[in-house]
Amino acid sequence: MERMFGRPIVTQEQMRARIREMGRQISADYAGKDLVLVGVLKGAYAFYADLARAIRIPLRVDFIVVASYGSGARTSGKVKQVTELTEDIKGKDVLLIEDIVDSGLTVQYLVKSLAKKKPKSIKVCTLLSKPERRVVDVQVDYVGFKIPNKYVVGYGLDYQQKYRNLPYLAVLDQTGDQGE
Ligand SMILES: O=P(O)(O)OC[C@H]1O[C@H](OP(=O)(O)OP(=O)(O)O)[C@H](O)[C@@H]1O
Ligand code: HPA
Ligand SMILES: [Mg+2]
Repeated sequence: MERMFGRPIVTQEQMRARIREMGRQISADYAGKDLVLVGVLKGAYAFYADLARAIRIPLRVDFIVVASYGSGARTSGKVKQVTELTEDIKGKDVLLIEDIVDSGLTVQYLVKSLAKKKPKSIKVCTLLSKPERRVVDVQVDYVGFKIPNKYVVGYGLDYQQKYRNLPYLAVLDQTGDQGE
């Protein structure tokens, strides 16, 4: 396939294999439970669709829209929740599905906010984690890939709303530095 952008740091094949493994693990861990997958849009849409189909137990789907990065490559530090859940998650086993945990602020905000709805459990599953960038300590239960401190795009992740449709993960520019 002709490359649309940049050099893949995680290829389509690596994504496919890892997501299959994650699906297997989650299917085993949640067997017999009342699982609701809560996807964090927009970024998680591609991972969510692939992961949900790799999970082989009954589940419900739901989504929440948040934004904190606006048009830049750095978090504004303020998480804005744009939509509400449509499912009642009280007493259910919620798995929050993220594309990336970077500063950790989005996950921290969402776990606190969803806990108020009294689910039986809440865990966090992310395709990518950038541990070097954490500003808050959050528990992440399932991680697809740990990645270095570079701004990445593709597979759902954007820069100024573009590149989400790349079928692989690429570093944004030659240095990929996010700065401080
Ligand atoms: O750990 P953090 O520093 O909070 O960063 C991670 C969050 O930031 C991105 O969302 P963004 O606000 O860019 O919205 P988007 O999903 O529409 O791209 C990403 O999809 C995560 O939800
Ligand atoms: O590295 C990233 N790329 C795209 N969106 C993001 N949101 C947090 N970190 C990132
Ligand atoms: Mg974004």
